[in-house]
Amino acid sequence: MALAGVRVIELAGLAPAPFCGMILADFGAKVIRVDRNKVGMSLDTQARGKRSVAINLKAAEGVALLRKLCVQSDVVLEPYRKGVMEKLGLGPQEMLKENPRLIYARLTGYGQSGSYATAAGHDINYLAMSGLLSRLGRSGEKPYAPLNLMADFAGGGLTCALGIVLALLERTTSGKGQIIDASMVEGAAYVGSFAWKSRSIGMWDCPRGQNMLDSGAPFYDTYETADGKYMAVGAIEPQFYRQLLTGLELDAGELPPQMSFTDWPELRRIFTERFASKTQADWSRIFDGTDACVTPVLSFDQVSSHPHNQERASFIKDSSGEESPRPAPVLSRTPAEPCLASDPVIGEHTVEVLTEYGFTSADIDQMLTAGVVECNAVKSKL
Ligand SMILES: C[C@H](CCC[C@@H](C)[C@H]1CC[C@H]2[C@@H]3[C@H](O)C[C@@H]4C[C@H](O)CC[C@]4(C)[C@H]3C[C@H](O)[C@]12C)C(=O)SCCNC(=O)CCNC(=O)[C@H](O)C(C)(C)COP(=O)(O)OP(=O)(O)OC[C@H]1O[C@@H](n2cnc3c(N)ncnc32)[C@H](O)[C@@H]1OP(=O)(O)O
Repeated sequence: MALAGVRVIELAGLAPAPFCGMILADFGAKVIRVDRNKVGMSLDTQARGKRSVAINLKAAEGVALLRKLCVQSDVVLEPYRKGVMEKLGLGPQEMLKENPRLIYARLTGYGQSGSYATAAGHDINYLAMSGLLSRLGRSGEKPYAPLNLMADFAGGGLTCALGIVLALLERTTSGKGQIIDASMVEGAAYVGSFAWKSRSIGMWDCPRGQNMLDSGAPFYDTYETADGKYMAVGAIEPQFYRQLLTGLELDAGELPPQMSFTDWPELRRIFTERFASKTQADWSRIFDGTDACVTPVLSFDQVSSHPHNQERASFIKDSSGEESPRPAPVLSRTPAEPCLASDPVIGEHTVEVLTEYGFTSADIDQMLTAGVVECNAVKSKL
C-alpha cells in the first residue's frame, strides 16, 4: 500500500482527526491511537485499521512515554486546543528537535494563530467562519449546514491528510519533517474555492438558494416521487436538459426557456408535478442509460445494492457486517486495503505496541501497575 512503513501517532479526538488517521491507515500507514485511561468505551467511529494504546498524560511518566513513541514515529496527529501539547512539553518545537524528520500535524478549528485560536468550536462554527455557510440553504430559509461534512471532514480530516502526504513526499528529498497547521476554517474555505472564485462569472449574484447550483434552478434540484422517495436532477447543459424533458415527456416548445430565471418557479412546479406521478424505480428505469443527468437519491440501505455500486464494489462490509464506503480514490498498483477486523477497544494494543517500540516487559509491567498505561482485552460480542 502507498503508505506502508509510515508510523503515525494519533492523539484521540472527536471526528476530524480520527477521519484523517483512518485515511492514513486505509492506505497502509501503521496508526496508533493514543487514548485516555479509564474510559469505558471509545466514541471513535473512524477507527478502522488503527491500534489503541491507553496512556495517562496527566502523569509525567505517561508524557515521557508518549515522547518516546513520537520520537520513533513519522507523523504525530494532534486534535487539541492550541497550547495543550505545549503544556505537556510535547509541542512541535521540542519534538522536532528530538526527531527532525517528524511531521507534526495540528488539526484545529481556527488554526494556531489569530484571536480565535484558543476558542472551542465545532464544524458549524468553522463553516460559518469560512463564508461558505452563508451560501448554503434554500431560498427564504436560514443557512443550513450539510451534516458536519464540510469543515470536520472535507476541510479538516481530508485536507490534513493531504498535508501529511505532501510533507512525507517532501521529506524524501529534504530529509526534514515539518509542522502542519490545519485550520478547518481555512480547509473548508479552500474546498469552497469554486464558490469563491466563480463569483467573477456571476455564479452567485442572486441571494442564497436562488442561483443555478444552490437549488435555485429547477434543473439542478431534487424531486419527490410517488412513493415518497426522491430523484436528483443535474441537467445543466442544453443537450442534457433536452434529455430530461424527453424523459419527463415534456415538450420544450410549451415550456419557458431553460435559462429564464424569472420562469424558474413555474418550471419547478411543472417538474414537481411530473416527478410526483411515478415511483423512484419507474423514473430510474426511464432515465437509466440516458444522459439526462437524473439519478435516484439512494438511501444508505439502497446504496450498496445499486448495480453500479455493486459492479465497482464501492461499499465494503467489516467482520461484524457493518457496511461503509470503500477508501477512495482507487490506486491501480497500490490500492488501499481497508482492515475488516473490528475497531480496537481502548488500550487493546498497549502491550503489543510498547513492545514494538522497544519497551521491555519489566518496563511495561511497571507502567501498568502504576496506572500510567492500561491494557484492555477485547470483550466477546455475544
Ligand atoms: C460536530 C463535531 C463533533 C461530533 C462528535 C460527536 C460524535 C460527539 C461529541 C460529543 C459526544 C457526546 C458526548 O460525549 C456525551 C455523550 C457521551 C456518551 O458516552 C455517548 C453519547 C454522548 C451524547 C456523545 C455522543 C457523540 O459521541 C458526541 C455527540 C465536530 O465539530 S468535532 C470538531 C471539534 N473541534 C476540534 O476538534 C478543533 C480542535 N479541538 C478543540 O478545539 C478542542 O479539543 C475541543 C474540541 C473544543 C474540545 O475542547 P476540550 O476543552 O474538551 O479539550 P482540549 O482543550 O483540546 O484539551 C484536551 C485535554 O485533554 C487532555 N488529554 C488528552 N489526552 C489525554 C490522555 N490520554 N490522558 C489524560 N489527559 C488527556 C489534555 O491534556 C487536555 O487537558 P487540559 O485541558 O488540562 O490541558
